[in-house]
Amino acid sequence: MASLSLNLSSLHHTSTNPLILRCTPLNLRIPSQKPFSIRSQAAPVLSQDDLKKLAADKAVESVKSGMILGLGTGSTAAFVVDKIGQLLSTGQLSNIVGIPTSKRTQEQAASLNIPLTTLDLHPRIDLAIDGADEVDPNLDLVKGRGGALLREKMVEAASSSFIVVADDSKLVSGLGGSGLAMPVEVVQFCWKYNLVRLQGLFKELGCEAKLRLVGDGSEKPYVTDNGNYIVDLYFKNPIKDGFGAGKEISALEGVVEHGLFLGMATSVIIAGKTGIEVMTK
Ligand SMILES: O=C(CO)[C@H](O)[C@H](O)COP(=O)(O)O
Repeated sequence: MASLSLNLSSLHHTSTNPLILRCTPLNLRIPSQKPFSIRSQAAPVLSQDDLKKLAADKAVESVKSGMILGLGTGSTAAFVVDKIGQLLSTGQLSNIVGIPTSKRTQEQAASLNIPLTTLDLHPRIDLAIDGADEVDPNLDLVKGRGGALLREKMVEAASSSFIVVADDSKLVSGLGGSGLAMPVEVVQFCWKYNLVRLQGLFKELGCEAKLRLVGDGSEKPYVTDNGNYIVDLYFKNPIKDGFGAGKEISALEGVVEHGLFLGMATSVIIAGKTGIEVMTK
């Protein structure tokens, strides 16, 4: 929290000089008196990261000792993993086993000494917590802008509960409506063939399909943890029938998975400037 600091020994007041206040950050101190501070009464301005952390902390309240957890991927999910690591290290949680949805999350969890396992060994997960790119009023989602959609979908589909954590910028009235990418993971073999077919599926929605590259200005394709490419679909208009769209995408040979997560979230925790909203089906 910001505090204003005044060093009153530096006040100069003469008949000719105006009163000069010199302010230095922190430690407001009057010589030979107890330190005190003046705190701003204005509501703190929360950054997007603050909001993500608020949502993450709220979701972690649902984590109980002994659970098998699906650990999501992305900047919001990273706050969840941090918090779980912290609660384990202080003994407030114990006997947790996590199943990470990406190599990134695996590394983060390992660095926090969160015990890890696999779906092979634990095919039923108690609770998964993950971020999302879009959340619609039915709690249907677009996920995978972080590139981890395949493992996320496998882990979250195997979870009894799936809590989504997001800031309010992720709310949309219809999926595909943010104008940002809806990812589709495809095999590398003849990716262009599938890019053209994907774009063709959604011609009437003004869809533009682009191969995801490693970074701006790069010509190197982004490769997922599973060794595949990603074709990002950009829609001018929202998708009307998500289930129909998902079926059509999945029917294309060479498509591995798509970023429509429909009917999967059991609740969504949205943090906004006015507080936290928990949406449940
Ligand atoms: O689906 C994802 C990764 O594949 C992420 O959960 C999604 O992209 C949201 O990320 P962030 O919390 O960084 O906004």
